[in-house]
Amino acid sequence: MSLIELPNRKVIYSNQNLFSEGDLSSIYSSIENSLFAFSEVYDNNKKVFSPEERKSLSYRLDSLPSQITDTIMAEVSKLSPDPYLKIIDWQIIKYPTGGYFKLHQDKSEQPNINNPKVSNRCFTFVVLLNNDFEGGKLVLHAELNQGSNYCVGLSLCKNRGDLIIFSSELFHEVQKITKGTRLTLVGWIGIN
Ligand SMILES: O=C(O)CCC(=O)C(=O)O
Ligand SMILES: [Fe+2]
Repeated sequence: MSLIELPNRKVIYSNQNLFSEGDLSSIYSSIENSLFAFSEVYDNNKKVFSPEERKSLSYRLDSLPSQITDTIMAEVSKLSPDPYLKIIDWQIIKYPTGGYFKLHQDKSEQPNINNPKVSNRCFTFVVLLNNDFEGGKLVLHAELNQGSNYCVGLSLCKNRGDLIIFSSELFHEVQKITKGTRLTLVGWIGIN
């Protein structure tokens, strides 16, 4: 378990090996019947398909197993005592070989007028669902000191079942997958 506290109340928290095989297979089985779409990005508050920015598939799940959401929220409560925080959105993301997600924020300083769910984001969580791929590092670019000193290359989500939670304003990227397919459960915690 590790907690990195950054300026402006931003945090990066990780807990390795949090999810059991049973937990992970409950997620896998929910993917089987769900629809996938080519992943989109926000450009000026509008959702657009932009393969230069992002190459992956997103699976829209209606719900998550309660053992998964309970475990995630128990971890969130270690970061913030706010009783109104909850999981407001989630998806499974699949990155085939050659897939990536370039440097971005999940919430920017400007409010997203088209999708208030985005502006309501406080934390992003990522659960790594598999290990049998190469490349595909989730890298957080943590600003340590008023824009001048960046700690680049912080890679904390490495093994199947690892959970990472970070402030949604932090810049991050998923580097190119060079072999195999990378699968993650990604979601956002906020106040609705
Ligand atoms: O797949 C990941 O590890 C992160 C995905 C991501 O950054 C996002 O969906 O905003
Ligand atoms: Fe992201």
